[in-house]
Parts: sequence; structure tokens; C-alpha cells
Amino acid sequence: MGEKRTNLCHGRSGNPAVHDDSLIWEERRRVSFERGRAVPITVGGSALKQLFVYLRKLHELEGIRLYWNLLNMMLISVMDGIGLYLLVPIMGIVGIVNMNTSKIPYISEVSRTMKQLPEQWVLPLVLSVYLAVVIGQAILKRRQTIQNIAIQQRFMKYLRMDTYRTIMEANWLFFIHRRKSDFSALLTSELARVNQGTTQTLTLITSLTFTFIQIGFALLLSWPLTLIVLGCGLGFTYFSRHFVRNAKALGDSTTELHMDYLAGVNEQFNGIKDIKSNALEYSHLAWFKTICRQIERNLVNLSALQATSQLRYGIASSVMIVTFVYLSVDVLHVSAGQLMLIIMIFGRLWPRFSSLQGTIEQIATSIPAFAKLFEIKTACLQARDAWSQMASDKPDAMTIRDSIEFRNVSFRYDKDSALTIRGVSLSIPANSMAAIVGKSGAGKSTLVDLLIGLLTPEQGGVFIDGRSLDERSIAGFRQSVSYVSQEPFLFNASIRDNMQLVQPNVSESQIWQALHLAASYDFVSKLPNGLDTVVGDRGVRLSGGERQRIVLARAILRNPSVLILDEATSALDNENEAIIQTALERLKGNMTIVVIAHRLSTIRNADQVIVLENGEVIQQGAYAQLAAETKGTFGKLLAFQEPATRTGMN
Ligand SMILES: Nc1ncnc2c1ncn2[C@@H]1O[C@H](COP(=O)(O)OP(=O)(O)OP(=O)(O)O)[C@@H](O)[C@H]1O
Repeated sequence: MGEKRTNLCHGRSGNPAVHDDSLIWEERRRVSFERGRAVPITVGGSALKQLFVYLRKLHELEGIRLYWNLLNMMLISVMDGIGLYLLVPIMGIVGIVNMNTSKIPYISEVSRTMKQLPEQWVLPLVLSVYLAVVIGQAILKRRQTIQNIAIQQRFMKYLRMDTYRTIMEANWLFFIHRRKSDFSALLTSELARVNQGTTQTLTLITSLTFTFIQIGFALLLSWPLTLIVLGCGLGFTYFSRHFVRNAKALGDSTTELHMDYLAGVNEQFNGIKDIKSNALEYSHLAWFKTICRQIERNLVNLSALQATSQLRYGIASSVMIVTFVYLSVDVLHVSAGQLMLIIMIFGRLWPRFSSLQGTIEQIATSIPAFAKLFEIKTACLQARDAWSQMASDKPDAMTIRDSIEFRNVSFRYDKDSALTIRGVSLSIPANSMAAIVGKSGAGKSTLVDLLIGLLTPEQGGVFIDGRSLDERSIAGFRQSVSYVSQEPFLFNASIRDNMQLVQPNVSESQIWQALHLAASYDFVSKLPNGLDTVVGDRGVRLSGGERQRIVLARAILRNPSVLILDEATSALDNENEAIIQTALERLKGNMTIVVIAHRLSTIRNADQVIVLENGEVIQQGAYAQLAAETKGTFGKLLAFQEPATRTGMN
């Protein structure tokens, strides 16, 4: 069950100063938290532009449906206004208030018409119209809510698909330089916030529509008072703009914290065995406590900000109502009906301002998520894998007839670092077996990554059958490669599912045949559930050697033109290694095999051995020929391993 991994946890666990470790994490979190707060924010800046990019996309996707939705909203607002409007004559008719409606436009005509009707009909008629309007509005509202959700979810699906595809199409170098958990955070919490931001923006549009229509009705009822309310509302919104700025700053630190939280948690659970075996639980607990505290503080600050902003609107609302009532009664001497209207207008309009403010603050908190999405997507597009630029459908696999050649290939990981591969030239004939050996860090895996086209040479080129491995040929070439990495990966599914992943229509007998070739037949057939055994997270329920053999069987099942094994037999015992050697010998005539092995007994049957040192090929030739050169690097490596081989220790 030897779980192998290379992550930051592992690096940290190697540090004996466990408590210093947690301090470093504390500092990192503090810096990242403060960075989130200290960033100079301009809500009118590029972040807002990114929100508009996505709104434009939403518009592109929904087109006419968005306008229908808007129209629906307007209808609802109009009905809301009519409902409110009808209340006035109703109250007059039933005598709740003694009001003079002659100065209110339209109402006076309606009252006059109603006076001509038989008295017993008036109230039922008005109430029926009122009921019809309110019910109609409720039905429309229901429809609009469903439409809104449908629009949001369609947009969410688009965002998910588009983001996932864009990330998947980025090249390997991009993934090397990025924290993988940031993609998980983006596809989960950050997209949820983007969804919330879009929802809030739609809500803002709805609220604005409602507000404008209600302002229209209010202007009809009493334009001077409406203008006063409007002036106060706008002034108040202007003086509350710092709340929006602070909400965005808190949104920034929320994004940082989500990403750090997910990165840390992922790392720790991937490295749980190291944590438990080295008793590092407490240092990680300290980190977890710190980040939880920061998340808590962040959310409390956000709620406090929103509550303070609403409190200010609440206080302003009371002060203004008191002032209006005083002015209306004592200074303007308005009628009871008019006063009723003033209170109704105020009661309807003022909450609109505070809800608009609240919505704008919520949009501001989600803007950093839009910005993050935009940033990662742009980086992915800039690092788009050459093959994905050419192929939108799965291309056909390529058959290699002649050779794979490296012509004077040089490569470095970062532009400021030294070359990792230096002027390598070599040729691997089709259907032969080549072994790449060398000390740790010599550049073997990098060479293989260049061969597969995961990395692009800085100088020189890789040629397949004399044709450069470029964006036109790479997609087909990748289809013909099976690669078994140093850390064999299995999905948390059954052995059968893991096999079908590479060949969906494979038959049971083909699976057993591949398992047989990979020396796995015996142990799989002895498992109580056979092929249906679930292997656990990354294959954790299997031993390291068993995992390697299943992954090897999966690679063979694909029937590739090129089979690449990067330290794929390191965890096997001598008996199983011998079985795999025989299998490779059998496969050799049908496919090109490239093997990286520290254990030199694995490559005894190789047609060609390539010895790397510091990224250069220092020896190349048949196994026996290089073994005979006892002063050469290969001869020395062999001499070093031979005693161990003799005593069966490797
Ligand atoms: N992602 C990376 N970024 C920067 N440098 C890297 C990266 N991956 C590898 N290197 C460096 O490139 C050099 C060659 O690494 P590589 O993994 O190819 O060696 P290797 O021969 O396969 O080693 P091993 O046998 O230990 O797996 C090493 O010095 C390593 O530090």
C-alpha cells in the first residue's frame, strides 16, 4: 500500500521545525488575507469590465429571451403600480379614509364613472379588478422566477463547460506552474459566486425596472414629493459608495481565502499518510484554525458592512418619514388622502433604494470571482495546447512506421533557469525498445515529456517518421501513445471501469488478456469481486506493485503505437518484473517501447540504451555493448547495482 506522492505537504513534513512550519503558514495566510484587503480597488475599473464581458456573453446566449424576461418584469411592475393605485379609490369607497381624489390624475375619472354605477356594485367591482390585477401579477411573477432561474442555470452550464474545457486545453507547462486546487476552487466556489453575481445583476436590472415604473406612478400621484424622495435617495446612494468599495475588497480576500483553503485541504488529504505517520496533525490543525478564523472574520466583516449600510438607510427612512409627515400636515396642509399617498409612495420607493444599494454591494463582492475566472481563462487560452488549436474532435491515432527522432533538442523549464535538456539527438526505430537511464535529475522524464509533445523544445525538434511533431501532427500522435507515469494513477472506481476508460467497448476477455500481459491476472482473479473490485482513491486499496501492473495493463489495452514506461516497474518484485520483461519482449515487435528505469535488470532486453547526464546524452548503444564499457557511466551504474541484483535486494 505504499502511497507515493510529491506535494508541498511532503516537503513541509520534512522540516523538523514543526511549529515554525505553522508560523510560516500563519504568515502566508496573513499576507494573503491582507493582500486581499489592501489591493487598491476601483469599482469602475477593469474588474467591472470583466463583469460586463460575462453579461455580454449572457446576452449572446439568451438573446430575445432576456428581453422577454425584461418585458415580463415591466408588466409585473405596471400591475404592481395599478394595484397600489386601486387601493386609493377602494379606501375612499369603503370609507376607511375620507379623501378628496379630485386632484389625483385618472383616479378622479375612475371615481366619477363608478359613482354612476349602482352603489351595491361598486365595491365588488373594484375589489374584483384589484383581485384580478394582484392574481395576474402573482402568476406573471411565478413565470418570471422560473425564467430567471432557467436563464441563470443555462448560463452557469455554459460557464462550467467553457471553463472546464479551457482549463483542459491548456498545455502541460501551464499546469506545472499553477496550483491545481485553484482550478477546483474556480469550478466550485468561484463559479458559484460568478453565478451569484450574474443573478444579482439580473436582480439589479429587475429592481431598476421596478423602481423606474414606480417612480412613474409616484410622479403621477405627487411629483414634488416624489422628486424630494428621489433626490434624497440618490444623495444617500452617492454618500454610501464607500460601502461598495469595501464590499469589493472583502470579495477579493474571500477569493484568496477560498483558494488557499481548498489548496491546503487538498494537499493535506493527499498527504494524509505522511501527516499521520509523522504526527504532523497538530501543525496542520494550527493552519486550519488560522484560515477558518480568517474566513469567519471575513464573512462577519461582510455581514457587518451590509448591516451598517442597511441601518443607515433605515435611520434615514425614519427621519425622512417624520419630516415629510410634519411638512405635509403642518406646512403644506395636504388632505388625509394625499398624506396616505405620500406614506405609500415613500413606503414603496425608499426600500427600493436600500435594496438597490444591497444588491450593488453583493455584486461588488462577487466581482473578484469574475476577475479570477477571467484571469485563469486568459492564462489558459494563452497556454493553449497545440493540439487543441487544431482538433475539435478526437483525431485518429497515428501509426509509426519508421522512427522517432530527436534532432539537437534543447529545453529549459523557466527562461531564467539553466537548460534541462542540452542538444539531444537520438533515433528510436519503430517497434524497437529503447531504454533511457541516468542518475536522478538527469532529465529522463523531461526527455519523455518532449517526446510525447507535452513540452515543446526551445531548440531543435522531435520528428515522427521524418515529420516534425507540431500542432498538425501532435493530436494524432498523442492518440497513439500510452504512457505509464512514475505515479500510476487509478480512478476511484472498479478495475473494469478503469480499463474501460481507455477503451469503452473493450470485451471482458480483452481485459483479462491485458491483465495477463501485465502480470496481474493472478491477483485480480483472486480478488473476491474480481474485475468489479473498487480500487479506492487513486488506487489506494491496492499495493504499489499491484497498482503499477493494473496501470500497465490499461496502457497495453489501448494497443498503442508507442508505449512509454516511466519507472513503471520500480515497485515490482523480481518475479513480477520477469513476467513483465517477457511481456515487453512479446510486445516489442508490435509497438515502439520506451522505458525509463533505475533498475537496470528491467532493460536487459532493450535494443538500445540511452544514457543521460545533466540533460546530455553521454552514451548510446546496445545493452551488451554499453555494459562492456566498464569505465563508462552505464558500466559504473551496472557495477553498482550488480551486487544487489545478485543478492536479490532490488
Ligand atoms: N516542473 C519543473 N520545473 C522546473 N524544473 C523542473 C521541473 N521538473 C523537473 N525539473 C528539473 O529538471 C531536471 C530533470 O528532471 P527530470 O524529472 O526530468 O529528471 P529525471 O532524470 O527523470 O529524475 P528522476 O529519475 O529522479 O525521476 C531536474 O533538475 C529537475 O529539478
